[in-house]
Amino acid sequence: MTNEPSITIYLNDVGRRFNRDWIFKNINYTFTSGNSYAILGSNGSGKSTLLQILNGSLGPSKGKITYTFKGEAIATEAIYEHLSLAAPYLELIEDFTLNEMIDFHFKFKPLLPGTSKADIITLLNLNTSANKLIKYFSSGMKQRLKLALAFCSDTAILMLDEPTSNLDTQGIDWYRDLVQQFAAGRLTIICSNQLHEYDFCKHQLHIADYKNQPVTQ
Ligand SMILES: Nc1ncnc2c1ncn2[C@@H]1O[C@H](COP(=O)(O)OP(=O)(O)OP(=O)(O)O)[C@@H](O)[C@H]1O
Repeated sequence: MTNEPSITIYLNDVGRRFNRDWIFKNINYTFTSGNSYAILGSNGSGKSTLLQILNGSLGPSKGKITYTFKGEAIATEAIYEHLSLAAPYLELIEDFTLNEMIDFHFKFKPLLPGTSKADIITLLNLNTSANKLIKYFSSGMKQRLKLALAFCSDTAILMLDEPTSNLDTQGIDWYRDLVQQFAAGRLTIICSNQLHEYDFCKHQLHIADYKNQPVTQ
């Protein structure tokens, strides 16, 4: 459990379109620390698009997103420092070894207090592969690594897009243990359409509820 101070994300009338197609509209929603949220919807419904808006890498076409950290407003450009993200479209550096990848990641994000690089390798059960190149990892090993890097970064926000893609049933149990161990107290946001990835999330946001809405001026 981290001692991260409180962080809040406010969506005010947020909508996003690509060309002439509105993906979602009129989202008014508040995300706060100590809670977990599932963003739900079918393939192509707009879950990743909303996550990208929430993490500041994509702007809304309409409406406003604001953040507060310890009660102070923070700029969208600064939100990245406060979040960890594991997603299929975020690539690992294939020419690094596991050791190098972990060192590289933690140049940019602080490690959870009381956690070491060795702990992460043990958590991954990859002690014999510390010097193996990432490009030789299986897709499941790569996914575990992405998750471990995100969960073990000391950030107030944890964002996971399709967290169990490429994981077998053992990997799914391992992911659920990570949630138990490392998500408490943080603001966790999970994009998913698989129940085992998000059934513990108290709050659920259905993208379908924000489609076919009139665009307010
Ligand atoms: N840069 C872009 N330009 C044009 N259309 C885009 C762009 N990014 C996403 N889209 C479209 O927006 C819609 C939502 O895509 P998004 O990836 O957010 O869905 P998703 O719910 O995360 O899907 P999945 O479950 O398959 O990952 C899709 O129709 C997609 O084609």
